[in-house]
Amino acid sequence: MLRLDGAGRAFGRRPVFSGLDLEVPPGTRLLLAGGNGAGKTTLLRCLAGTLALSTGRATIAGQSAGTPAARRLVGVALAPEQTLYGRLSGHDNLMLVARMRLPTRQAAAAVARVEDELAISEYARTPAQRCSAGMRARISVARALLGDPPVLLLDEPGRSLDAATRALFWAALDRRPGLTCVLASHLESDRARCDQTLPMPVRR
Ligand SMILES: Nc1ncnc2c1ncn2[C@@H]1O[C@H](COP(=O)(O)OP(=O)(O)OP(=O)(O)O)[C@@H](O)[C@H]1O
Repeated sequence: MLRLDGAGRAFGRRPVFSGLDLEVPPGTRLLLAGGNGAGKTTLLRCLAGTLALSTGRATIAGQSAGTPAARRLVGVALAPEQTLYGRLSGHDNLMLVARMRLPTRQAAAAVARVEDELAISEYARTPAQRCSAGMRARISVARALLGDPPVLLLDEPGRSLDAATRALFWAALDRRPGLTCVLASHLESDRARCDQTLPMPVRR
């Protein structure tokens, strides 16, 4: 479902990772592990297509990362506390993306489902800028799930979530067994939930 062929990314002359070959079969949960600055976010951004690789190729179901065809296949929660429209409520942030991904009639039902799964309903009408970091993280993760994309890219989704909400997050993923998921995390508990681990940095 996801493939990297000789993938590398440098900032200036400084390589973050290089020569990375990776195949992530459908339905796999891949954990990106490694200390601060190891390149986890950089790799996720290259897969999401918001950052270009310096060398090599990244594909999602055969489509080059970042192309419209690849983006349609991917739900993304990178910097999950920071990427909402602050003046809009959580609900409206979700509706905005649902309307882009789904026919109008299905959008409201899909939003209701993810609000329920991540227990967002209580503060769904509060402007996102007045929500706590954890509340915003819940909304961002819920947004990534909208439209049931076959691939999820998540950067430390559990960082701001309390234990009960982390359980809700994993339950939501368990309800989507065919989902391919790449997530960066420092949490040991997340490792046990994943099928594979990619230790970073990777330099070949
Ligand atoms: N826009 C940028 N310009 C220059 N260097 C960058 C940029 N973004 C990231 N880097 C560098 O790339 C390296 C990898 O950063 P990245 O954010 O991918 O690490 P990470 O593994 O996600 O770290 P953390 O666990 O702290 O979130 C770091 O050395 C960082 O300084």
